[in-house]
Amino acid sequence: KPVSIIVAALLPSFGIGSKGTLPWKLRKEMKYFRNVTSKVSDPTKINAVVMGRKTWESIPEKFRPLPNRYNVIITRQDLTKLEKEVGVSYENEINDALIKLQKLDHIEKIFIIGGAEIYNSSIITQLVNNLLITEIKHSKNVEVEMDTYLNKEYILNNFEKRTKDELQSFIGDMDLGETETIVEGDFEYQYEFYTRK
Ligand SMILES: NC(=O)C1=CN([C@@H]2O[C@H](COP(=O)(O)OP(=O)(O)OC[C@H]3O[C@@H](n4cnc5c(N)ncnc54)[C@H](OP(=O)(O)O)[C@@H]3O)[C@@H](O)[C@H]2O)C=CC1
Ligand SMILES: CCc1nc(N)nc(N)c1C#CCc1cc(OC)cc(-c2ccc3c(c2)OCO3)c1
Repeated sequence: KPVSIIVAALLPSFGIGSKGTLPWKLRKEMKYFRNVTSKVSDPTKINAVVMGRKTWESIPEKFRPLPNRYNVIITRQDLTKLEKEVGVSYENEINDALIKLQKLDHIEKIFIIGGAEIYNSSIITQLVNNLLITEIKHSKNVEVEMDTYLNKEYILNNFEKRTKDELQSFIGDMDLGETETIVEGDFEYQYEFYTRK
């Protein structure tokens, strides 16, 4: 089963967050995230989304757990003492979570959906082979405040960008829109696909 990181990052710094939330509000990008993480080719299966506890808490309550996906939260808290939310499973170790998900027959794809701690500790394991990075540029030279970043050096040294056709075949028949670049507000972005060198 493929394990993919899916993330939206501002170039060139690969910044991804600010003060516990996203530094931007990009409607079409949110739709892409929902469609890519929800789409299955086998209708009897479901995809898993794996996230850190802080990212879970940053999702508005009315929108969590993310629907039509198996939500997994990674935390160091004592699971026996945690009052658990309905429809969510909890793990103390990322690797254990990924290995358990590999064994579940009804899981089709596994997506790591954030945040920085979870991205940067999972990417250095051989368990992650695909990166779905929405590469964002701000069209004007506005300053975007950020405090969390992807490990840019590790990505560029260990992964390489694939073609749009390869992205299309990975995500299945989903309309990516004609133009490469999408413009929303002060931002312009492209959907990119990287695999391990
Ligand atoms: N641009 C994008 O695409 C995305 C951006 N983000 C942004 O990322 C930021 C959040 O990232 P970050 O602050 O790094 O937080 P995370 O979402 O990565 O969550 C961190 C928490 O996860 C748990 N955790 C982390 N590593 C481990 C481990 N190895 N074992 C067990 N538990 C672990 C801990 O939970 P505990 O404290 O409970 O023990 C830790 O406090 C926000 O700004 C958010 O908006 C998030 C998703 C996507
Ligand atoms: C949607 C942003 C995104 N894009 C990409 N390409 N990859 C990702 N991993 C993510 C993400 C994420 C987690 C997240 C963080 C968040 O911080 C505030 C909010 C949401 C979120 C998830 C679903 C929502 C919603 C917000 O509002 C409407 O429904 C979801």
